[in-house]
Amino acid sequence: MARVEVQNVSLTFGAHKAVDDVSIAFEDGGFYALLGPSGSGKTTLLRMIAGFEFPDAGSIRIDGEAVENVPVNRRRIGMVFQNYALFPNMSVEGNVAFGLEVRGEKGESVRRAVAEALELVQLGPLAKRRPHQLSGGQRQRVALARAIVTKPRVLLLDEPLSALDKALRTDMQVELKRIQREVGVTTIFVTHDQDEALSISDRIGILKDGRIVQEGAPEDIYDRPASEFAATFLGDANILTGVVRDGSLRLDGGTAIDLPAGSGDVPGELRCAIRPERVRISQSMPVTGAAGEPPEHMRGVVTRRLFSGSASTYFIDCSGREMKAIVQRGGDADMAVGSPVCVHWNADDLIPLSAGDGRD
Ligand SMILES: Nc1ncnc2c1ncn2[C@@H]1O[C@H](COP(=O)(O)OP(=O)(O)OP(=O)(O)O)[C@@H](O)[C@H]1O
Repeated sequence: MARVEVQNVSLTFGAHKAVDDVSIAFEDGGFYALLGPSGSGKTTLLRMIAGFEFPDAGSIRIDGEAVENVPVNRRRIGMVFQNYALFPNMSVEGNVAFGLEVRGEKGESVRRAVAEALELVQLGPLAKRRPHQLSGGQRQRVALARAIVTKPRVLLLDEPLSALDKALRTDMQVELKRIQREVGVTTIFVTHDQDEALSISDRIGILKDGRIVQEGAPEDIYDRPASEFAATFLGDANILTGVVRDGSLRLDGGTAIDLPAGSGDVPGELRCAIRPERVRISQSMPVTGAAGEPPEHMRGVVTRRLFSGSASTYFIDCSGREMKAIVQRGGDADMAVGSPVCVHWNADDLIPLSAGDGRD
């Protein structure tokens, strides 16, 4: 187990800055997700921590030791790749033993370590099989066992679940978390799947264009995204842009909406996010803001409804502005497409965003 500290790290390929002045600390024993769209630099950052790439600038420290010029095999890191990279002609136990054998270990200690690792990933009975005789989920477990058998200080996972179908992927997320807890190894997990990042990690670093734009606990980033990018990349969001005047937000078209306490103090342009599950809809009410009713903010017409089992997402056209509302099943009466509706929310659920990408 170890603390990994990345400080002002950059790497340029040709004219393209793949990783741009990234600083982030991965605490001992934590489970971190690096989340970002394709090409945002996640894999490059992971490969620099592993030692497959070397930064142009900045430092990488593992437990205080500067490793940016230390080769892969001396960093004591375990890595699982997207395609698992198993040796097809070796058995499951042969694959898992490989990392120990290249270090010169042999005999009983290797057999014991391999058996323990296979037990941890629940593959003991399949030890003699070859990779082609395994399912995708089982191959993924072999790759994991192979990475942890060497007792690495840090475990690096590059989209390890992306080849699995949805049901298996969800099972493996739970498994991966269990195994990481049991081993207690500092883990850095690359994904572009926001649900995976939210469900699996203790902390998330969001990357965009080679830069970390926000880092924090999943709940904190979800509840308080700093930028429109973070708000829409991690979860879904309605974005409202307007001008702050007299303590409220004036949207284009003149609608004035209340702001959370403290955020209407500075006049000027402001962008806010509101999560669709915080937006409520109801049949048109003749009286706006009548006693006992939640404050009405907009009126609109339902244009689409997406049913997803436990909830429905409504798309509402509010005078040219599209608002999304997620309504749990069994709650209010269904609204048909074409229905006029009132759209409302609590002012405290509006999230003011920073003007830039949230990095500053
Ligand atoms: N060896 C390389 N040579 C040149 N350009 C590279 C190299 N490796 C990565 N890049 C470029 O650097 C940028 C970041 O790539 P990287 O693979 O780190 O992104 P990513 O966020 O992991 O994307 P994905 O989710 O698609 O794997 C991309 O624009 C990519 O084309």
